[in-house]
Amino acid sequence: MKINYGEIIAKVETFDIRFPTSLQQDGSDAIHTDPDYSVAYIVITTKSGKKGYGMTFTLGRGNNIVCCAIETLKFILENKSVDEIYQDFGGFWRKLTSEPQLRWLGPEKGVLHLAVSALISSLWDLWGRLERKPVWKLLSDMTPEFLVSLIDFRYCTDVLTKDEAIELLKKSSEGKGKRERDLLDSGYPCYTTAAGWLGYSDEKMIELCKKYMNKGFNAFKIKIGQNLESDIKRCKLIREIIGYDNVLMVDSNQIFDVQQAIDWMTELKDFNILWIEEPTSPDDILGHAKIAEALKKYGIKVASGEMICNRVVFKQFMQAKAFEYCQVDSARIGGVNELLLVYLMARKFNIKVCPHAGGVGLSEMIQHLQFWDYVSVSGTKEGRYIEYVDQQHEQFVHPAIVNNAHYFPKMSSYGFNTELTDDCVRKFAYSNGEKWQKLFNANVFPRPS
Ligand SMILES: C[C@H](O)[C@@H](O)CC(=O)C(=O)O
Ligand SMILES: [Mg+2]
Repeated sequence: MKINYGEIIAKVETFDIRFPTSLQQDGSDAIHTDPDYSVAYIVITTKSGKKGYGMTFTLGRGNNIVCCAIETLKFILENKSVDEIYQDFGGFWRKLTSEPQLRWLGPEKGVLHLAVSALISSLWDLWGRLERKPVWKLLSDMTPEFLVSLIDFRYCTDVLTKDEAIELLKKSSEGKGKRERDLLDSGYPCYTTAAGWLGYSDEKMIELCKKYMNKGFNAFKIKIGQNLESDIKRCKLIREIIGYDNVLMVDSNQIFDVQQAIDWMTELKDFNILWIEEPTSPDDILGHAKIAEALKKYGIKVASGEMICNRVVFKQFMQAKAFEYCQVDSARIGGVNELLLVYLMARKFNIKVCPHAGGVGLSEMIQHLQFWDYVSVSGTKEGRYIEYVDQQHEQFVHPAIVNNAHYFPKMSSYGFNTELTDDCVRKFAYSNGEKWQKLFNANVFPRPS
């Protein structure tokens, strides 16, 4: 691929953007009971004025910490030639994740990796804009050899080598054109979590289920895990509304011990549940495997990934058959470069990727990887969905497009769909944004000291 843009990164700016979603209990689950959906938002500007936008998703108070980490890491991008970055993006990614003093805080996990993810997404957004392509198309048009050069395979070569990855991509290249046309015409299926937040009343859940059924959705996820009696009641209620032809998933957001997850799900076995998501700690690979094995007889599968911290842990989940559905998140691991490897390993292990998108900007970003996967890697949409929640899409200059329960790519949205509107930044920047000032003045939220 020809890389000759002649751009130098002049500055990297960071913004702490928060939305007061806890007021309506939007996004609430068994563990995150008052989430204020937030993004650590980055704007990179080149010396000639070209821009790239990046972000990672967090909740409220945690956002400030990620913004500080980005500020500390950004020196690696500033004054750097973008040609040098893109010519050896795999090497640059390793440099960013292996910074000799900061690495001690991870490595490749937690706050630091969230910061890496935001920085990397801004570089992909800039690249797409420079190439005048959406990122999924930029990826799909790369040769297997070039694409694989973007990935740091360290710690994963025991399951997938560069050469194997190239072979795998070559094998999948047959029919790419046809799949690309199909994607543009028919889109990519999604399910919704928007009706099932734990803090919603039964009435609200029912009303929202009906709304999303009318919009064409046939797969619904609800939150469980605080009270078994209430979970049974909600499963009954939702099945009365959606019937047994539609798909139901449940998500417990890591609340259970291993045996508790098995026992709890056994009580819900008659509701024909496709998956139990995050039944226990995201670090407990063998615990997940035990739950998966125990629930097999009820046809309940295990899904996990939104808090799996990096490619190494994904690798082990796959090796241990600890999940059937891989729910990688666009902004928790180290951005597109690391995501590519997770998708390639999933292809090798024949595991379905149904990515996490319950947050801000996660739909906008992950759709690119899922589109690329369909066109260039797995070659199928069978049994796969992208998550969809109706949250803050209006804050984006190019929001994800969802019609009739399908995501649709738009060829003219160049980059990674990560640019927020100026209006959004003005209103929701924490703590000086207009919206926050109003909430402090009305004593709805305490003014930070
Ligand atoms: C705190 C978030 O809303 C979380 O509950 C999202 C999630 O688990 C999902 O979308 O899945
Ligand atoms: Mg979840």
